[in-house]
Amino acid sequence: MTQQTLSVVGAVLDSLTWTRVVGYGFLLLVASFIFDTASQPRYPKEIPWMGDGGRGLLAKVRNSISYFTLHRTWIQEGYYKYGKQDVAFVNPASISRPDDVVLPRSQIAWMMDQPDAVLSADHAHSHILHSPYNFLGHDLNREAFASRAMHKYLARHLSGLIPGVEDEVNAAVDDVMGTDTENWTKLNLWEMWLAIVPRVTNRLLVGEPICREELFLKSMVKFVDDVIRNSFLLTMFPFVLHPIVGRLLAISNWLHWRAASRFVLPVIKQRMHDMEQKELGNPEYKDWTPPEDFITWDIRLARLERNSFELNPAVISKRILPIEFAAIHTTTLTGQSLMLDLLTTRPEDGVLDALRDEINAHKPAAGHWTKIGLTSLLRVDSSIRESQRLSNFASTLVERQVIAREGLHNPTLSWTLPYGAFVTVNLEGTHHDDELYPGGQAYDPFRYSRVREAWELKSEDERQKNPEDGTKARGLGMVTTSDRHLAFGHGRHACPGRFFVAHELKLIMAAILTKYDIKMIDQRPQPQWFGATIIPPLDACVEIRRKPGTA
Ligand code: HEM
Repeated sequence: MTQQTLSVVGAVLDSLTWTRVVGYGFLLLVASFIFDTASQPRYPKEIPWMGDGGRGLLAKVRNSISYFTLHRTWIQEGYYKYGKQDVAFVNPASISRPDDVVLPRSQIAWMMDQPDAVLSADHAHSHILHSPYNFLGHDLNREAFASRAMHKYLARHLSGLIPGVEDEVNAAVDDVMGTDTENWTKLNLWEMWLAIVPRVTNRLLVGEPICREELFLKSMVKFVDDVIRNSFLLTMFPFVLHPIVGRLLAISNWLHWRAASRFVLPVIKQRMHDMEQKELGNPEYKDWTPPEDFITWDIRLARLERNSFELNPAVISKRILPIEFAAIHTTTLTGQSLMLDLLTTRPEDGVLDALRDEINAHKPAAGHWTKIGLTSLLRVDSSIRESQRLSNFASTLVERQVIAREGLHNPTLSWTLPYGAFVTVNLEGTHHDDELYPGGQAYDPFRYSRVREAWELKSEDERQKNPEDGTKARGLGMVTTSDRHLAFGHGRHACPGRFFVAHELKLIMAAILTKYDIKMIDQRPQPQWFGATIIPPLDACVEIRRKPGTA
């Protein structure tokens, strides 16, 4: 460095005071937000706007702040003001993310028909979850490989997985809820579900014995917590600062992955070796078949596609992470809400006993539950679907982003959305619409099973006369998505885990209801809404006592 440069640097440093540093930092932040807002997609003027009607910088700032408290209100009001008139509207998002275009229900089929190269689920998920940081690498973010593996293999292997999942459910329920048949025990519902779900989910993802390793499970739950925290914090920072802030925030994600990978990496390496030997025809592997879990499916898909990047053990161990994220809190929220909805039904309606009767009637006399047995639990199925309808944990949930450079034209509504626009559905409004769901503000656990049971009771003659009743009844199972039931999304990116969740929740509820007496609750503790999602009532408790003879 020359003498002259040194003296300039010295002069700059001398002039720096804390006030100036803070001032320059603030100016940088403001400039970055202005840059962010200016580079966000501009929506056609004919699409109406919720929130502070204006579209300028100040409106954006005001809306971004109101977003945290008013998002759900805007979505509800927009549903009746625009959605029900078949008009789309813009719902403001938080500051560093483009606003959402919320489609009317009549346009959901059109939305789902759009090719991935035009309207992308992966890009929307990556943007909202800040995937390159949260899921540990831009290279992994090139495609949602783990989702593809789940779509391809989960449903077809599910029947064979039921016995293992049932064993895991029973062991987890015993461990978490206890075996005391004398005394009532108070249990925190959120903690209870959070102690059961990760273990059962990981029976499917990584198999035993890792699914029972405390440290592994803790790392995965903390990892998911970090993704949620980071995604929330990053929306408050301008996009241009994400490469710095995102990397700093994700340090803890890396640490949790490292702790978990000590358990899964040896298993992944061994599985790759075994699968290779089997394929090479090694006679020692004649009778060996790989366990059907996520690890096998991920390796199998990578081998099938000769994808050397995906066949790196470290990459495979990171591919588990987005699935843990997709599975753990979603199922825990659903389980907690389900129990709160069930336990606040009127005791005189005898809902819990009706569920117990159904479970006992279909329970296998010996051995494990089967797919057919679980599918016959129409009332349990209905009580879950109804809870997902009423007690939704997010107000939109299904997000897509326009990635066609020329934008996306809607011929019915006659507008074109620009590249980068976000498109979503009105889950909140649809699920609570009295015209679609009479008495839609109340929990009616057997809303769907009444229709399905009535169909099952019909004679062959009656069925042939009214085949449309059969189509309607078949569309009311908890895994069936539609433009009026969006809890698992809809279309080709609808949740591939829902087939597993249906079995998992039924097995958990069967274990809880048949083994425990549970005290009803007078009033349902309500969640708090924060932006587009809820904060569940984390302190809600129940009192339970083990039934004699079930320990
Ligand atoms: C009650 C629990 C669950 C709920 C409510 C839920 C809900 C959802 C929703 C709303 C989507 C977005 C769908 C869309 O954009 O159309 C989704 C995607 C996904 N879910 Fe689930 N999910 C649950 C459990 C699970 C489980 C247990 C797994 C895996 C074992 C899983 C794996 C996935 C994957 C991989 C995707 C991405 C699919 C894609 O982009 O193609 N989910 N889920």
